Amino acid sequence: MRIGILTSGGDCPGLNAVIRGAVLKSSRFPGNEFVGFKYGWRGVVNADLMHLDRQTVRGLSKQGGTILGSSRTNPFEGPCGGPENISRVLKENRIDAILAVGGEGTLTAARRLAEAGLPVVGVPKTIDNDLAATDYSFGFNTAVEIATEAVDRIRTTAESHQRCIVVEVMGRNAGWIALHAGMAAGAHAILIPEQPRSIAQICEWVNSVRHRGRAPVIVVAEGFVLEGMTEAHSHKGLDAFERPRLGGIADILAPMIEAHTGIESRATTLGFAQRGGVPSAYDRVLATRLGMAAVDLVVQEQWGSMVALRGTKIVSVSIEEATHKPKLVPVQRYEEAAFLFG
Ligand SMILES: Nc1ncnc2c1ncn2[C@@H]1O[C@H](COP(=O)(O)OP(=O)(O)OP(=O)(O)O)[C@@H](O)[C@H]1O
Ligand SMILES: O=P(O)(O)OC[C@H]1O[C@](O)(CO)[C@@H](O)[C@@H]1O
Ligand SMILES: [Mg+2]
Repeated sequence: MRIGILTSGGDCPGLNAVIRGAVLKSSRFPGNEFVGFKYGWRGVVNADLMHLDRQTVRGLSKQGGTILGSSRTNPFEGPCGGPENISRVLKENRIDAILAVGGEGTLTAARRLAEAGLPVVGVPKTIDNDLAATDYSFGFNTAVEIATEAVDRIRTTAESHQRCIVVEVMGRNAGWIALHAGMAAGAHAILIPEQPRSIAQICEWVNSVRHRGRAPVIVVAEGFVLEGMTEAHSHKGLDAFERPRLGGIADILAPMIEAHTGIESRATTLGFAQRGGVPSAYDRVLATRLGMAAVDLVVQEQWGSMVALRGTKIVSVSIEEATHKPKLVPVQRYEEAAFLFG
């Protein structure tokens, strides 16, 4: 079998470990060959390929980013897009299956292609951890470790200057990174997209921290909305899929907090530092296992399915199950964390 793998959507620590796991697993099946599509679906529609073998993936599991590159190209658009064109590309390049590694957008595209009869299997990826059908996605653990270390560091400078610091982390629709990093680092409030809060409530937490003689540290996810805001703050234009690029809510909140409480308040946005660099050991293991298991699904011709983590097991689920709605932070998890706020 000749298998083509692609990485699409925002990059994520562990993508290279998936590629290595998949290539090493398939090299155990006689007659198997691997190629990489460069820059996500763009490489599929343009037939932009690179050869992958044991040699190419040597030492790859600890490497950040993706050796294949990524993009937000829509495989259904453009003169070379659509199932018929892609089917022709596969035939011309003797490719028997596509292994698509990506988030909900990439996997939705994979599902639609599988429904159109193409041989596609998915691997879930997102640092935001908001994909349903998998308990955790690789990249999340690394992002939480990075954000936790950053908040720990920010706390000492906040204490030295008796400032309030608002730390912004990633999380477009779901506040998993904020919830976990905020709880791990002992943030005095955590603000997530699923739970709008008023500035009055935030300032109540900030004041109560100050009254105890501490410097308030708040963790906010980029997708958080204040009560009364109709959508998440965005001032950076649109991405390739015409969605607002988020980011900057911490810069909105810090001056509001200062105006309401009189406490000097600053903002720090962690941004892409959460997505770059070496994956944690946990993510290397998870990504490697998912990559290996995805090859099994290809060999079994389970088109339209996806590998997922359930408890400690890697299982097969339908891509439909993973993409029909996002995995948001349940209200109970937020209330549990909120017990520690202020
Ligand atoms: N419903 C859809 N049908 C076809 N293509 C889609 C669909 N939704 C998204 N895509 C394509 O897949 C690309 C990747 O999706 P997206 O940008 O959401 O990244 P992702 O895989 O979800 O990863 P991330 O976690 O970064 O969001 C999009 O830019 C778009 O071109
Ligand atoms: O700036 P980019 O690369 O489009 O990605 C930003 C988005 O990707 C994510 O990191 C992962 O989906 C989101 O939290 C964030 O909104
Ligand atoms: Mg997406």
